[in-house]
Amino acid sequence: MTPHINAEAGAFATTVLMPGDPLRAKYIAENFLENAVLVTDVRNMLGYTGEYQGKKISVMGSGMGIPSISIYAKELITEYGVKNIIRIGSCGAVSDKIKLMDVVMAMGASTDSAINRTRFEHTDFAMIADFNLLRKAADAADKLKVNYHVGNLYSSDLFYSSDEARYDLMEKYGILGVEMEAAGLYGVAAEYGANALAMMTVTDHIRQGLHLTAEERQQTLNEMIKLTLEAVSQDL
Ligand SMILES: O=P(O)(O)O[C@H]1O[C@H](CO)[C@@H](O)[C@H]1O
Ligand SMILES: O=c1cc[nH]c(=O)[nH]1
Repeated sequence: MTPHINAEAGAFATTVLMPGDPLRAKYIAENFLENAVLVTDVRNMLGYTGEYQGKKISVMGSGMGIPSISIYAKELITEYGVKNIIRIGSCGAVSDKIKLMDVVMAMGASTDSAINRTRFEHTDFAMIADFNLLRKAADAADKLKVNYHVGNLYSSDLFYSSDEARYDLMEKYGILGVEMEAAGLYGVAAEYGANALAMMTVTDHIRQGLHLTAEERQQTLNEMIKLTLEAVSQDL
């Protein structure tokens, strides 16, 4: 057990899906996994292990922001032998080319967080997804006919930012979406030798001021969960 996870040794599968919201982890366990059991609940950061098409899979909340996901991802990898972490979250779009309900897969993750510079001797380490996980997710999205984009995401320390010029810059550089954890997850995976992928549904359009309805949010979330489970139920 760790300061933040009270699961027994061996309680997690080698592959863990990580939504930000622990109640989303509960929703996935109850609606998509078979024989799911709660394995950790410290601070109500719920984690479950169950089966999808006969394969052992875990799902656990990460909380919001790079510091939070960094704690859970590190402990899962070093104390529970987790090899693959797939973040499934929500993001805001900054470009007109990206529409609400699209799925965005982070081939790379830019950030305003100092955490990866702190980690990598104050130089820039490129935060990238594991290619095998990314390829499997893209293949599953093709198969399920989900509309998706692959490219660079921006992991922001601030959810509330009034820096419009930064959003202009992101659009110019082809940033597909803004969220708050991917670059941290990729840094932890690189440091401790695991594989990671971050995948988001576009729930907000930051520049256009558009937001999904509760019903649309649920539909697109279900599609992303399904495609992720299809991707990770193959041999990784
Ligand atoms: O929907 P989740 O996975 O929590 O992701 C996004 O939503 C939260 C902000 O509302 C941040 O965690 C951001 O990254
Ligand atoms: O971080 C986030 C997540 C969803 N939508 C946003 O605009 N930002």
